[in-house]
Amino acid sequence: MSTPANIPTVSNKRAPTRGQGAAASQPQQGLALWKQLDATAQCLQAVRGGQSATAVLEQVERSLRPGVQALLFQALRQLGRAVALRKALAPRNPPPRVDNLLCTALALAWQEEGAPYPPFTLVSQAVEAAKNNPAMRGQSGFINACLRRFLRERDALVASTDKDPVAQWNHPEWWIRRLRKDYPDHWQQILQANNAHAPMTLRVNQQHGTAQDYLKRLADEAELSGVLVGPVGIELSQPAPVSRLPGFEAGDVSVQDAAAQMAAPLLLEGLDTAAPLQILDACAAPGGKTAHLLEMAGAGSPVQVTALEMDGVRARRIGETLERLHLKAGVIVCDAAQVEDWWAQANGKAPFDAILLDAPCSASGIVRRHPDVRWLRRESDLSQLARLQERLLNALWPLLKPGGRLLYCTCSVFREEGENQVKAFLSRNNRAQLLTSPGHLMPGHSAGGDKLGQNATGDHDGFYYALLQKLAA
Ligand SMILES: C[S@@+](CC[C@H](N)C(=O)[O-])C[C@H]1O[C@@H](n2cnc3c(N)ncnc32)[C@H](O)[C@@H]1O
Repeated sequence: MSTPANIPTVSNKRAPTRGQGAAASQPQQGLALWKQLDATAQCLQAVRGGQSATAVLEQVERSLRPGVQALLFQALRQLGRAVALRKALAPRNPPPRVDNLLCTALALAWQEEGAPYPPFTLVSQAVEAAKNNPAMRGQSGFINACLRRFLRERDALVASTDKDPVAQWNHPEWWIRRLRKDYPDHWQQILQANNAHAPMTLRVNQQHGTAQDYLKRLADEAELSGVLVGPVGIELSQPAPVSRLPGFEAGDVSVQDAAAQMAAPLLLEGLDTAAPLQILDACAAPGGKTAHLLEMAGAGSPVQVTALEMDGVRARRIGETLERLHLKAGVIVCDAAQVEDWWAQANGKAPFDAILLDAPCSASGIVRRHPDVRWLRRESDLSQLARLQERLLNALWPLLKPGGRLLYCTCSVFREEGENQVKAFLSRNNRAQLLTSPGHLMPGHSAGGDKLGQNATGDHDGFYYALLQKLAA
């Protein structure tokens, strides 16, 4: 495709900031920016209408997708500010198509530093997008007037929105209120961390080699660098497509956040993996933690893992994960809480030595990677999710052997899905004992300093871990 000389293309783009997306945010030569802004605005409209960014991006023309993903993620990280600015510029709600183009341009342009293109370029290209779209052509003069005023009066307009907490923190009001209540001393840091870019972290398959050796392979074979995080993790200095990772297809390495890499060691620590242990991974797709458990157990180990997953489509991803890593588990598509449906098939109704319950949750700990999550969730989702977590805990606990351990975790930072859930469980079960556990881990650096286990830099997702042991009757 040829591009007219006066239309900026992604090759004019500023250098991406640290950690910006993986392969998906690489510049796309020769693609007109207005087209990408138009597609980004359409995606933003769909996300604000309740669809996940992942699903929406799948519908974007393949050639536009990487650039649109980078722009959409940035727009979602600045959506609170953009909506406040749009209201200041146009107090009466414009049609959704126009609103979302304005919000896209404002989200990307309001901060000079960090804008993917110079603000005047974003403005002129947003106007171009309106002129080229029959659904908005008639409004292009209005869009032009709003955005030119924004360029002229930017500082005053931004200052006028500063008192609005949604504009200031780019999270919904209820989310900010919850975090303030849960973490009176740290809520601002958590919100700030949520708007940063997450690093790309690898888990080295310890069956194939050490993390130290893989770090060297990264440098020698792929010109990539990183630092060791935890016993088998490597945080890359820059994200890279998995196709660039040496031995990825052969199962030498997987992509997994540093906090998620804590699950398998926490559950297995102190267990004899040379014995024929029965382990249940109750909510398993896409299988990251299932695979880590099996990698730790080792080749030829008699440990058996049953992986349950309610969503049949997601369950297929467990199979793909295990196949690439040459690992085996019994995968069953079922509702883990409906024990009678799967227990006999899993292990003939024998009790389990260890259970991993990586429960469905708000995903409030991974908003750095999924910036749409904060705008998709409703406050009422939290109590519904907490009830689901409680149902799963209650259903699975009786299946644990006396002396066995259950690791409860969520990628949530809200206490309702972590500490409060476990406190309530302990108060109902006098045979449950809380072992030394990490508790709530915050996104970015862990509250306790820079360390997350051995060698860790602590730049991880938000997570909650509670390790429970069943006392003898
Ligand atoms: C947090 S994800 C699990 C991530 C996984 N442990 C990993 O490390 O790759 C939670 C999963 O639980 C599944 N799920 C939700 N409710 C379930 C239920 N009642 N029974 C089984 N799986 C369930 C969801 O479909 C989702 O795939």
